[in-house]
Amino acid sequence: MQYEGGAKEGGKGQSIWDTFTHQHPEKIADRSNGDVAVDSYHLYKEDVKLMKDMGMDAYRFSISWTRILPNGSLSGGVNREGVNYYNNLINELLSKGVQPFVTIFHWDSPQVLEDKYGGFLSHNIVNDFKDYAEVCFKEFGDRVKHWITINQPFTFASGGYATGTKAPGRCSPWEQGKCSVGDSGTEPYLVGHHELLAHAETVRLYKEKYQATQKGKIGITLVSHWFLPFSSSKTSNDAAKRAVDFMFGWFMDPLIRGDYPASMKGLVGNRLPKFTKEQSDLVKGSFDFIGLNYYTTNYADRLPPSNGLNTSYSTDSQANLTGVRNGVPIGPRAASPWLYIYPEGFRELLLYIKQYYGNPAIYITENGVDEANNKSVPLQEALKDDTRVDFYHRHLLSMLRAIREGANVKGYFAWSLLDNFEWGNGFTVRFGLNFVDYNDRNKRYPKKSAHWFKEFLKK
Ligand SMILES: OC[C@@H]1[C@@H](O)[C@H](O)[C@@H](O)c2nnnn21
Repeated sequence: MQYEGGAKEGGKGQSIWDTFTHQHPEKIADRSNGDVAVDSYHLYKEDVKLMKDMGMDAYRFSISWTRILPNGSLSGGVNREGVNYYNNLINELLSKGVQPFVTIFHWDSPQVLEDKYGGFLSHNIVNDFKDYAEVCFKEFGDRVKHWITINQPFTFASGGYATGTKAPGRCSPWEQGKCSVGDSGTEPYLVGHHELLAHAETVRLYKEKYQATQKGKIGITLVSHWFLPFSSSKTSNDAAKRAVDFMFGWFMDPLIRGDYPASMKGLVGNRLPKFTKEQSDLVKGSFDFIGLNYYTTNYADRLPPSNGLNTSYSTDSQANLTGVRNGVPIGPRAASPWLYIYPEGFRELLLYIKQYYGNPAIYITENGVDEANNKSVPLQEALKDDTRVDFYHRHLLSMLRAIREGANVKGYFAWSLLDNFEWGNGFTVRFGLNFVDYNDRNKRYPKKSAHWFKEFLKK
């Protein structure tokens, strides 16, 4: 969705992000969409050359569900043109010595299934997701040895169903997304539960039917901010713990312990789905590795309970999150308003995972920073991304410290190779190590950070 484009080419079916961007252009900062994105559908060979030139040995990308199954379900037929596109991309990567790390689902679910049964709001999604994943294992599993089932189930559930700022744009009317349908107090938890079940059934399938012969590894990518108490008070410290439970523990606790965090069960009550014994056993331990995305750290302070008024995932944690304390930001703010640069939080999050979740194998699947897409800045100036060079230098050092303290980190992916379609921010922000000229056929230009990484990777 963010790179590929070709939204109506090669037999691809409509995804909920195609629908969301075309039906609600007002929800995208520049009213843009992913129809072309940065045209990796046609320019992927150039992208692979850029990675190779930087000395990178792995590339994480996602497969578009509706490019493989345009009608969502297996019964709707497999789109051979879609299979061919990903075969070409995978073969190009391998021919250049770059390992493919494939994300099966990065939020662009089929519109047909949304219409048919409400997508991830329905348990029906579990079987359709598993069937889609099995097509991927069959077609690509001989060459793809690292699978990520779902990218950030947190963001899909909270953005799509609590705030309504991401597809399918459902939420309660008082939420940021001002949605016409949805319930921010119940739907995020139902969707999160179905994401976990779809993930776990897919892992079971892979392990029972494919792993012995294909010898790949399978996991899931979770995102978390780190959280510091706003003050040294117990209430602030407790709020920081609730914040990490509601963002990270929501999915990590079921994966490690087979149930939701106690703080969520206590505060959300019967709005939080319950795992049957069978579901709990299925989800617990359903991974060979955890993908972790880290970008920023917030202060957390106590938020008074909403007392049944405007019940929402957004306030259930009773934690008020901010990047600024008494007018002082926790670190320099990037272009995205939620992104404050705080490298130490990366180390603290990694050590927290080591301490509380049994030090699982972790791949850092995203870490990065953005600058504004400022059209008045000349190209040569725009390529001097010193902030990004400093960001990566400091975050890699922070990660190295955590590794030396025992964190089980196996690999690292920068977000992102290219400037791309940044969801609700459209093309107004740039996350790429390589600049994309949207006014000249999406031409790619290495930024200073790409040259920095090339030197860094030589060491
Ligand atoms: O916002 C920058 C990036 C998005 O572009 C990715 O799609 C998403 O996985 C993510 N999660 N946190 N930050 N990010």
